[in-house]
Amino acid sequence: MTTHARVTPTDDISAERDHLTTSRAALKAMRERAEHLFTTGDQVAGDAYTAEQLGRQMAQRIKELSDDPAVPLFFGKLTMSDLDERWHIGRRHVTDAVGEPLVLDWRAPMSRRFYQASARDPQDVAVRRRFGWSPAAPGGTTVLTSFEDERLDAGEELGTGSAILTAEIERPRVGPMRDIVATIQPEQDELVRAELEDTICVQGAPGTGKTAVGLHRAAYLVYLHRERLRRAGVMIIGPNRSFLHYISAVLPALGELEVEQTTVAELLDQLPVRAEDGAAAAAVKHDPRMAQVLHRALWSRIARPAGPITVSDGSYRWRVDEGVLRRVVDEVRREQPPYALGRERVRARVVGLLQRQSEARRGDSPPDSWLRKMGKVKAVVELLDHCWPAVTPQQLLADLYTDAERLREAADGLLDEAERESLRWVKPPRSLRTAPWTAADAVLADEIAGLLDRQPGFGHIVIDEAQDLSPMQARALARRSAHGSLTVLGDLAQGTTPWAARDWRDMLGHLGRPDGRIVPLSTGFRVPEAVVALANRLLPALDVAVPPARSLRRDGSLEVTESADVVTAARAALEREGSVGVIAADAAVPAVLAALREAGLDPSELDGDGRLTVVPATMVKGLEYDHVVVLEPAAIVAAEPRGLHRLYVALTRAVTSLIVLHTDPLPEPLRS
Ligand SMILES: Nc1ncnc2c1ncn2[C@@H]1O[C@H](COP(=O)(O)OP(=O)(O)OP(=O)(O)O)[C@@H](O)[C@H]1O
Repeated sequence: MTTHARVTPTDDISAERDHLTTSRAALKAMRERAEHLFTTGDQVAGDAYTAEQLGRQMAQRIKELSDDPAVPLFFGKLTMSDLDERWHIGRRHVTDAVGEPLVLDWRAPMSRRFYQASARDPQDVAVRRRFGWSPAAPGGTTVLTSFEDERLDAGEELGTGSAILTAEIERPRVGPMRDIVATIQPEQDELVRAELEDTICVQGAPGTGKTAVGLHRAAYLVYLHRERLRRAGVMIIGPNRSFLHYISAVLPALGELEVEQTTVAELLDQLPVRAEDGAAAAAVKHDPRMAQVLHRALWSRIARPAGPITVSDGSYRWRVDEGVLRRVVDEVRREQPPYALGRERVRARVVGLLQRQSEARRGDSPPDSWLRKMGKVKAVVELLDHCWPAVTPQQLLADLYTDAERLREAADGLLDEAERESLRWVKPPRSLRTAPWTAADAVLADEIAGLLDRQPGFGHIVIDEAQDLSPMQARALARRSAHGSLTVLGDLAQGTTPWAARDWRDMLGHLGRPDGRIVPLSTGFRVPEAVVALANRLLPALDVAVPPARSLRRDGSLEVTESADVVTAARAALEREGSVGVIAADAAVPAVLAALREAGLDPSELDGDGRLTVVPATMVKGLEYDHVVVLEPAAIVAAEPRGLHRLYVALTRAVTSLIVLHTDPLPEPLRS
């Protein structure tokens, strides 16, 4: 394999710049056409609803066609073996006035070769060209400065030796996360382009591009199945709002504006969270046994009819015998509908029995209004309230937390006495509204809602940091993807919740996809090798079977210093290019902020846009900074039961340099 890039001949670059000018003009023309259609659209649409739909789609289309001069319109080019065929690859399709493509969308089938062709398997590609662009100043324009060719037909291939890939990976990380379309690697591309029906689970060390892969897969699927997924929806689930803020620009940059992003907590909205669980209660509530407890608790509410019912409709009296009613209830129970639907089914069947009697006596069918009235008469409602009582998620939970006998019955053989006791409300609340609901209760209430009724779902869900989901949270996502598929992303070594997964197969089971494909990613694009080596020393202590990370980055620096002088460390980092993140145990954050402010620095708290950010260790998952200062590792470890995992996360956030400051002894695995 040869690993040299060809020089950039000036005549070629000017031809490429001409192509850029032509493509920009064509994109402008496409946008103008769309705007023209938009302004005339209300004259062609038949009715108000169609006009509104059309209007919305066109407004969306215009947005998609906007041209950001800071973002390169194309980043690659394929010259096919048949040299007449040349394709520029970019973030979206651009066609000329007669519909001939000037730039191919990176998601088009043809573009796949840009990512997958190799010297061994050139796939009819003679030359793969990558373009280099100057970074645009804020509000400025990016300029095409260079390109790099691989003559695949002559056995030339740069692979990860590409200077353009290296420059992309090593560029300073200021601001939100960016897309990686120009440099998606073959193993990542396989995942991005997995079929919509496929659930995939990516186990990847820090910085291997899991988040990037998930976001690009969402964009790819929406492109390929636009109508279907527009109806069904695509959802990205992240660990917290700061993370979602960090990744929020990626999909819009790829022209995808309709993909929603949220956290599990925000998705589960059955009750207002106003309290926190103790460790014991939280452990029980997130345990998958609770699914059975709740199922039993709900279905045990069904009772046998206590006698016949007699109903009068004003003219006649009708009677349904106890045995008949019993058969109706038994039959519906055997059909196992969602619980709330079951109640309605019993009602409908009892009314059906009354209807048949009425028909026999009167000789014709009673009107609909009669049927509706019969469904609501006192005797029928009393029967339902006795045999199949309506219940809300909050009521069911409150009953379990306050009625020891009910809980004992529902949890018989599942929870021991101490576990049941941990669930009890010490002081029964005055009302359900003001009850001390916790985040775990919201998960349980959602489980109950899922037993009561069918829940709407999504066509595809991308779950990031999935190792942290509890089995019960995973079930909530499984319910929302019953007719869709999942991209599950995570790293068992970064699991920090008490219920964090230790095995992906188990997690996939809870997510309702026991056969999902588990794929490893092991090449790191973020963390320099020296830093990875330090973090890898923690792995044996983390008790999870994951392959150690391998870094593409030979640059970067690591310093471990016995000092508490965060001000000097931050100041030195600020003298270099890029973002600076100071990561400290949560409790230490206010003091660190105060010290930095007192020294005249201008630190922002999380979500701020400044160059220097102070981040609590529990919020740093998924984020990255050019220069990271990790303060007092022992304090980060001591702050929580899975503190070593948290430290592993903190140590793997650096793109260029990591400084570890400590005055307490380092945690054992880090001592040299
Ligand atoms: N093919 C690529 N080309 C260029 N940059 C890449 C590529 N893949 C990943 N990166 C960059 O590497 C960094 C890490 O990627 P990402 O955050 O997706 O990794 P991750 O596996 O989710 O990490 P973590 O587990 O630490 O959250 C990001 O800055 C991303 O843009």
